[in-house]
Amino acid sequence: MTPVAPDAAWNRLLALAQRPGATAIRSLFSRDAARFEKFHWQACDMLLDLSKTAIDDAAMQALLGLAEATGVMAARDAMAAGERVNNTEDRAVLHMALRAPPGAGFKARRADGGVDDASADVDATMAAMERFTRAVHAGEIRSATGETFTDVINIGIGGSDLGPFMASRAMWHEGSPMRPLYLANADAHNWELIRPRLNPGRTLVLIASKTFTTAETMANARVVRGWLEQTLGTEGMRQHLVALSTNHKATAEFGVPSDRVFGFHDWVGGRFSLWSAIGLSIALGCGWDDFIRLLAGARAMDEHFLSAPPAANLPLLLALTTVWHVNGLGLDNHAILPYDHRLSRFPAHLQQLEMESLGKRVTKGGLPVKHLTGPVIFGEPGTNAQHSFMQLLHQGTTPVPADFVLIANPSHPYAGNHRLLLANGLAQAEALLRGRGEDEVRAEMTAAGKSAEDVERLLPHRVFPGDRPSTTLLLPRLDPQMLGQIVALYEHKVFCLGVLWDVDAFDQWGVELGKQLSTSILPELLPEGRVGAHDPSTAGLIGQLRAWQGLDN
Ligand SMILES: O=P(O)(O)OC[C@H]1O[C@H](O)[C@H](O)[C@@H](O)[C@@H]1O
Repeated sequence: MTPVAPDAAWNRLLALAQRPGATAIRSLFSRDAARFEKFHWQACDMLLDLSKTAIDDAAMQALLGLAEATGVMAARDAMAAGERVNNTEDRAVLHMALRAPPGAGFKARRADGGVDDASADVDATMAAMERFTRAVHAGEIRSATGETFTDVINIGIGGSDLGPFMASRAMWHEGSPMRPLYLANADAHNWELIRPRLNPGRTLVLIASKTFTTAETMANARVVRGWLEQTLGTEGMRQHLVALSTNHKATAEFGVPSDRVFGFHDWVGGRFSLWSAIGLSIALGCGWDDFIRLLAGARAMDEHFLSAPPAANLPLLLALTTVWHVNGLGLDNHAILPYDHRLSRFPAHLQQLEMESLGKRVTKGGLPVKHLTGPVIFGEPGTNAQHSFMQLLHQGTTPVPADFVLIANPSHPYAGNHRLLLANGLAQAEALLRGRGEDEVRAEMTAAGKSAEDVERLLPHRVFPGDRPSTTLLLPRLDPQMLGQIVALYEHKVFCLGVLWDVDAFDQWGVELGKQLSTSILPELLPEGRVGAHDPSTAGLIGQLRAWQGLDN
């Protein structure tokens, strides 16, 4: 293929998406009997089916042409080589180093041009985490009351909560060594829900914060530290504290003993950090060996991403499908539908991963983007989703592309339930594709004895347009290894989209303004505070809050 400029590749793609009938998926199946064969891929241990989208051979060629024109694979290699690809924060991006085998030799490029041995640091932290986890499980590290630790609470938010929470939910089972709990929300009602289930004498407290300055996490950490101190005293409380952070000065000031601090580096983004020290709650809750299996799964996907050709590279194919939907067809919502209850936090994790990474409106060079970027991500596990928002996907005005995740073999013995689950997942995707036309509805209603008048009145409501796109990810089972694979699949998908859209997928400046404004509002909510200079709406709301709190204004 002759190399083309990105603009030309974009134009070619957009022209194809505007062809008459470009959204007709059913006709693609009727025209091409081998469509499923052509548009599904098997790699690592999974099957990715893109055949229920409107991408045809020409569109796929154009999408791959765009990947080539924008240099996705070269950018991937630069990331793996430790180049500072997070350009607005001037940092390398090396979450792949976290799950590589010992001595993998990942290097991080420093600002002064030198290189740091990223793998050596990872190996040392992993060894310390393993020693700690095994010692806690063996009862060699005990609580201040001399008891074994049975519960571990992770206090963190964003990437320091969503990834570990999602993974623990997916991996934990009855035989797991400890009970992992997660406290994220600054709203102390969250703590009030968790506290009655905990005995301070048996609870290990992890404070997970890359920066160790996040207001919500520090507020919760102070509350929980106070709860420990009340029963265990100051010295006893310290024996229950662990910090997962890059900020050693702040962890010491908070009172965490230095041998209980597990670190990582600025080349680990928060939403990519579950593989780092931030994942300690997974290891403690689910066992060290399963944590290693999780990492090995992610590594398998890394190897696939680093070596598979573009036309068979699963993360790139998923990213290109999103480009087709968002940019080609203007569909900027995206549903994540895991048909496995253990993946119930997976949509929430992807929400941060994708929306914080790709919710950008300027290019890496600071110019306005020419195309739509990150779609709105939402989701719920099937079958629950079917009984809430799937109506809109089937009959709403605009199609919403959906990712179905189906698991062949469950880890429970209830075969009947599992068949019901799978039948529903398959049926939803089939219904979105095939729809139900007027003739079919008319015949069904007439056969059910409806009057001609009723048939005509209800017909429009009962028709399904069909041709609504979905992708399916089929897995043989959900174990830690498979979980690692699918999480890494989406991480690399996000990376590819960052390159395709030319945005920095690793910064998150958009969270800063709200944080700043909240610190100026905070004193206005003190009893002695006063409503400050705000827009009339904010000022009015603060005034009413103060009035309802019985505070003078
Ligand atoms: O781990 P921390 O430093 O406490 O950060 C927690 C989270 O808060 C920030 O505001 C970012 O939006 C997230 O990307 C980050 O994961």
